[in-house]
Amino acid sequence: MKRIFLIGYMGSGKTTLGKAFARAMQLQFIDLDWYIEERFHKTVQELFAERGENGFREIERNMLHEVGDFEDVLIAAGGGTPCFFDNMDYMNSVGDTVFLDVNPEVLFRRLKIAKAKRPLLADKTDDELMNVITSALQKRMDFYRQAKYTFNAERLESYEQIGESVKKLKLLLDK
Ligand SMILES: Nc1ncnc2c1ncn2[C@@H]1O[C@H](COP(=O)(O)OP(=O)(O)O)[C@@H](O)[C@H]1O
Ligand SMILES: O=C(O)C1=C[C@@H](OP(=O)(O)O)[C@@H](O)[C@H](O)C1
Ligand SMILES: [Mg+2]
Repeated sequence: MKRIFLIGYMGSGKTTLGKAFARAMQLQFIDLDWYIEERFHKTVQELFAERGENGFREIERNMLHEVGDFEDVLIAAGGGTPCFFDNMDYMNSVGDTVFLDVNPEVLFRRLKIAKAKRPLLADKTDDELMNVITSALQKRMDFYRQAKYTFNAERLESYEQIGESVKKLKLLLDK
């Protein structure tokens, strides 16, 4: 039985790599944000707006425990998931955890064009975005580092690169 969690900052590739990796490994793919959106019939932005970040984090923890019971799954967590409650310990206790490590410049380049659906970034200017990324990474790194594996996910910009990254991730987890 396999249960793998991908963790890492927004834009690190949890959804992109997770989807491709799950397909290659014949695992069910669950993106925690999408799971929440389906269960609540609301987008992540709507949940943040209606319940605040604290309300979202409560839901996120509850849904994490729901999907953490599933078997033969790859779960793409949200960027903040490991950093609240005992979520990181929980993921480590029920599965394998992989931290997708991506440097701030690459995150910035990705998030600049993909910030709109992310309530913590949506209204930021370029300068603010870089500051938010670097200061959040400082705070979150202690949690991300608790993952059982660390994987460099800086090469995800094309179909070919995603395929190569899938192969490398498989080698890492088979070790
Ligand atoms: N089909 C694609 N082609 C090129 N780049 C992509 C594609 N899909 C995702 N990416 C890049 O990978 C980044 C990672 O996004 P995503 O997987 O949503 O990260 P996360 O789930 O960790 O927040 C995207 O912001 C984008 O730059
Ligand atoms: O880092 C965070 O606090 C968040 C990351 C998002 O997921 P992605 O990392 O998949 O963008 C989503 O859960 C929410 O916008 C909050
Ligand atoms: Mg995602």
